[in-house]
Amino acid sequence: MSVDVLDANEKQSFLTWRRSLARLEENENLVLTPFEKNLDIWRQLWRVLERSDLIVMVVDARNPLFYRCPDLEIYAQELDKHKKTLLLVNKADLLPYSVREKWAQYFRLHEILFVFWSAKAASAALLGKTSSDPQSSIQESDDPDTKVYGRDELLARLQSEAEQIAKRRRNAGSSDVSSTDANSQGGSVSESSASNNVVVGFVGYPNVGKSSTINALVGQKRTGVTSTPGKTKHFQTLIISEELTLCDCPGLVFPSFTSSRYEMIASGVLPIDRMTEHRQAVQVVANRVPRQVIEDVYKIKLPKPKPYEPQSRPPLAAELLRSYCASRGYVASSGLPDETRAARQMLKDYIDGKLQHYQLPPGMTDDEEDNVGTSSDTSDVENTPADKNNNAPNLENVLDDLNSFDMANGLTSKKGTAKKPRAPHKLHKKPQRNKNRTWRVGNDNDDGMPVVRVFQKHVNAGSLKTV
Ligand SMILES: Nc1nc2c(ncn2[C@@H]2O[C@H](COP(=O)(O)OP(=O)(O)OP(=O)(O)O)[C@@H](O)[C@H]2O)c(=O)[nH]1
Repeated sequence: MSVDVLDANEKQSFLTWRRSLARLEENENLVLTPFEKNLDIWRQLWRVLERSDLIVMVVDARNPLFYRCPDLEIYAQELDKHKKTLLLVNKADLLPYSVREKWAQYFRLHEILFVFWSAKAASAALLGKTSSDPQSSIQESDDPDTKVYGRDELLARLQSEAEQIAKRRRNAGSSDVSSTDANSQGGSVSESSASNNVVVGFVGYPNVGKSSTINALVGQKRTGVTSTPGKTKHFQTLIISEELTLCDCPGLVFPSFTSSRYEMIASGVLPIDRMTEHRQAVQVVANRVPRQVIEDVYKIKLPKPKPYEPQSRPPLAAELLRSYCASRGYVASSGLPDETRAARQMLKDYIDGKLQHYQLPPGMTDDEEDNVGTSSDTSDVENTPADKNNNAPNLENVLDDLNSFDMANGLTSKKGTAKKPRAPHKLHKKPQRNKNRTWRVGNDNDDGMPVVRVFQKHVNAGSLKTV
């Protein structure tokens, strides 16, 4: 088809797809997270998928399922049934060995092709250093499922996987119904059909480490690495050898109906600098990183849960932010704690791995729970700990503590909560506050001594009257 026809087709399909998403959202009352809406970025993804034999989906090892997009795997197979997707579980240096074992078990069980990898460790090895990070958990392991691959091992594995795909396609021959179908539908088989060169395409969410991975594999700095998501804008082709070509796609956020916006900020998918609801995003951190780890890393003391609350409840974002501000002296121009600044710093530490945390595969529990932040809970963060608390505190206690809770600032879930019955004390009409701004000075002992009543007046409205 001509360039113009292709362009028009893509625009039309994209529009139809966006409309169907909007309809789903409206009719099914689903909450759709922000996703990539720039057609040019999607085009980059389509081109990368079309030209690649093997698709490498880069995910962050700390929460691989959050970054995995099974729809993309299905789409790749619709283009060409021989294409395969390999999950490259990057940042494996941030996972303890025992957790890698658990994820390996999960991936095997679900027949997911995967490899543990650390772009950081591979880059360090290239420079002749071992990873300088004292917390790095990379241990030697001979088990191909749990070991963290080195650069040469990964290149060899990618090449062999891609070659197998190309071979299967060649064997299927040009009469292969699926390939013919794919071409006639505007899909594509990869470039390697005609040559011995295989193409491996890298896709994934922003900030998962695609560029770092490509840099480590290519052996020199070829793509910009930054902790700001969305840096890579166009795909790049990198020729490793006559047999192997790598293709790096811009990071792109897929639409999702499950993850919350705040989780996306905390996971480094949406830029921290543009966040406005900092408390909700920090609540994700507070839910995931154990209290003790936060206290140790920041050398702060968090307020203990109230006696009537579950003692194991995570800290509230407000408690965390205020303690952090107090310890660092962060004060906004309003004179209040500068929570925005504190939130940005904390989220950055969470994304960079300074605040250690990881998710476990669904249904699995941790043996090393005391050591680092762990959670198998992928619940929506808008449900704050207070919402989940079944042992509801009694009303008196709540009233006593109202000062330490900030209900107005999003700590309670706004959506879906039934309107609470009015507290009995609120049914009584409050006595009107005395508008007469006067106060008594001294003697409340009723001992017959004179009492002075002071009237507050504007400075230039005459002298104070005493009675
Ligand atoms: N600890 C650790 N950090 C890593 C690793 N790989 C990448 N990072 C960090 O993750 C951040 C994002 O890395 P990039 O390579 O820029 O991510 P990207 O996926 O290319 O991002 P976009 O350009 O937005 O698509 C950077 O701060 C890296 O230093 C790793 O293996 N371990």
